[in-house]
Amino acid sequence: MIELIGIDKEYRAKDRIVTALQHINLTVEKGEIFGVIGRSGAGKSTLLRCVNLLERPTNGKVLVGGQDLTSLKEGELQKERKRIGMIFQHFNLLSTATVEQNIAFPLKLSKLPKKEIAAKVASLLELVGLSQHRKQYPSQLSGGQKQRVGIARALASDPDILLCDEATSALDPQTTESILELLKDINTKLGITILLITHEMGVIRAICDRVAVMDQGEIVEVGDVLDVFLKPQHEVSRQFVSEVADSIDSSAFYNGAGSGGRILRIIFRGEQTYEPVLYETVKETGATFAILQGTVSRMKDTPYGQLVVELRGSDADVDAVVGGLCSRGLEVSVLR
Ligand SMILES: Nc1ncnc2c1ncn2[C@@H]1O[C@H](COP(=O)(O)OP(=O)(O)OP(=O)(O)O)[C@@H](O)[C@H]1O
Repeated sequence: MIELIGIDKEYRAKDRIVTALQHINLTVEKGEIFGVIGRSGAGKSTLLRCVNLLERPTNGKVLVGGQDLTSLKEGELQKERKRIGMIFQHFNLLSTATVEQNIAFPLKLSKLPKKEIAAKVASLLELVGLSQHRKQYPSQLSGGQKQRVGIARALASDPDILLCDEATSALDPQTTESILELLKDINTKLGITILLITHEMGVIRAICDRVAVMDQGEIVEVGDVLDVFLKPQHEVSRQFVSEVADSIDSSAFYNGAGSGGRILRIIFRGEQTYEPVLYETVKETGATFAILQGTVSRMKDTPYGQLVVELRGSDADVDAVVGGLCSRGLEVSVLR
């Protein structure tokens, strides 16, 4: 759906050149929710703005639905941009217009008949849960409600893609959750591909299918969210993962723990998370185990669990447990 091929972006500041993006190659599939995470200045906004060419890349191509946007003339580009909606951290609403006027704005520009505009606005208001607020002005709304207006306005031109620029960064945790739920809903109901940028791993975990981690203008890791979360490969990814409360990622922590047995980290995915797999495996041997740390959670809609256990018993029994867990499809790593 979205292909960024060999993208570099340089900004010319007064006395120097800032390289905001380099060697970016990224594909976002149709219908997925794709997250880009990185620290401030990593290049996330620039990357997002390159997708609809609000920023023109210095090098490289941007393909949307197979169409090379970088090769289009301004008029053709305007047309293609209608397929790409965008929402912003600070909502960017017209303060002198009501909720319904804000949503109708892009429709008026496209010169749709009044009746059609009214019907479309009504259905968008319902979708984002703001029908009762249609006559209010942005100053009368909460942050979450303002973002709902932003989302409705972005959806007015029936886009295939929604770009989200730190859409929940100005919101409290509860409102963030409700906006993320709304985005997930929109993705499922309307099949819209969502590309979002954030500096919060919690946002990625709540709704994304895949994630790219950015550092200093480059993508340093890409993968399924669960894979990156459970086995981050890059130091920056590890830092983001460690910020989420229930992450387990410190082998050093277990040195000196327990009674000298073998310490394993076991990863459960999907429905297996709720099965007594460990108990069933250990019971077939003479080994015993002590749980040192554990967590069960959800990544978008997928349950997963992590357990750190110390296995006690003969080498043969302990080997049998490790082999048994692996053959049942669990991921096992020996921490000590
Ligand atoms: N218009 C501009 N002119 C010059 N430099 C810029 C411009 N926009 C961004 N930059 C620089 O490009 C780099 C990447 O910025 P960008 O805003 O894309 O990062 P970001 O990851 O989105 O950060 P943040 O979360 O703080 O917005 C930074 O060094 C930034 O200072």
